[in-house]
Amino acid sequence: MSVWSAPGSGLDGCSRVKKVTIPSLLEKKRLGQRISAITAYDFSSAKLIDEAGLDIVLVGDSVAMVMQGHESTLEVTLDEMLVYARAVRRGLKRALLVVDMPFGSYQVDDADGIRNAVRLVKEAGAEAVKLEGGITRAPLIRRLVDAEIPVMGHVGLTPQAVHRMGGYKVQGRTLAAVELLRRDVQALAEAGCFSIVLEGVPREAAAILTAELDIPTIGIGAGPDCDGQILVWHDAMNLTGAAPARFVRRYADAGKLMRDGLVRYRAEVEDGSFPSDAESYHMSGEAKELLNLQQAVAS
Ligand SMILES: Nc1nc(=O)c2c([nH]1)NC[C@@H]1CN(c3ccc(C(=O)N[C@@H](CCC(=O)O)C(=O)O)cc3)CN21
Ligand SMILES: CC(C)C(=O)C(=O)O
Ligand SMILES: [Mg+2]
Repeated sequence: MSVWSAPGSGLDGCSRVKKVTIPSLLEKKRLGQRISAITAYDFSSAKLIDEAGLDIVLVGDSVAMVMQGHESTLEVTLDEMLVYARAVRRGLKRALLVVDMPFGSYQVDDADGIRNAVRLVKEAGAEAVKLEGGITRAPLIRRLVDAEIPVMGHVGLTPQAVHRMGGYKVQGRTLAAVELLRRDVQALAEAGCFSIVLEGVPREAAAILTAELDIPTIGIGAGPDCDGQILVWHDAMNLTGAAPARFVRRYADAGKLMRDGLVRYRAEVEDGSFPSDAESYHMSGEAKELLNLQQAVAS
């Protein structure tokens, strides 16, 4: 029995919990083992993900779209991210918690970016933060890493740049664009990122960048040659309703399960078959007898 499975040695009394850490993720890349990641925005989903043994849980700024119903990720605030991240934190024992820095929380100046990243660590228990952008973010990332805050980079299709890109468009289709991506990921690695998300880039480009980096790449719409993969929870579980992008695979049809359940619930409320007697509370036998007597007298 290893120290990790000895009763009482686990986190919060749970045995066989070997915490995912930044060094353990770097080791995975070195050993050629792939890294699994998914987004989460609440306690119950986070708990399911942790129990399923995924490596990384990201509280993504995609929360603005899938949880809040906004048209883009630009609207969610740092204070809102903190609320979601704290809920997710309570659901995790093993997975590494990464939290997205939302739009506006690191673009004003570096001091502001550091203050806001510190809040994600201190107030939500983030083990790392993620921010979008390439070489222009390198100075801030260096300062965050100096402040002991691990940083995950994010290049390619960066949703916070939706207006500059003119939509959610695949990036790096031309050789010139791949050269820019290469320059960006090298700058991020040199600045001290422990990992980089490659989003919406051709698989050939992602394969080259992944081979050139010592730190793991986590792909979304970046093909199978990244060191890991990430999906948005609502996409993977089919909770969106909308037609999925090309890179999405449905791992469950929770949307259908929920819709069917709701239709049946409504029908059973309307026809009176819910709740049953067994789903109801009862008075004590003595009280019921007295009640019957009272009713007999009254009638
Ligand atoms: N539910 C959800 N899933 C995501 O993966 C996600 C979000 N929301 N919100 C933030 C960003 C936006 N993302 C998106 C959104 C749309 C496409 C899309 O429509 N892509 C086109 C390809 C366009 C091209 O060829 O340039 C596609 O057909 O897949 C891609 C990424 C990824 N992120
Ligand atoms: C899709 C991942 C990489 C993300 O940034 C998000 O969910 O916000
Ligand atoms: Mg994001």
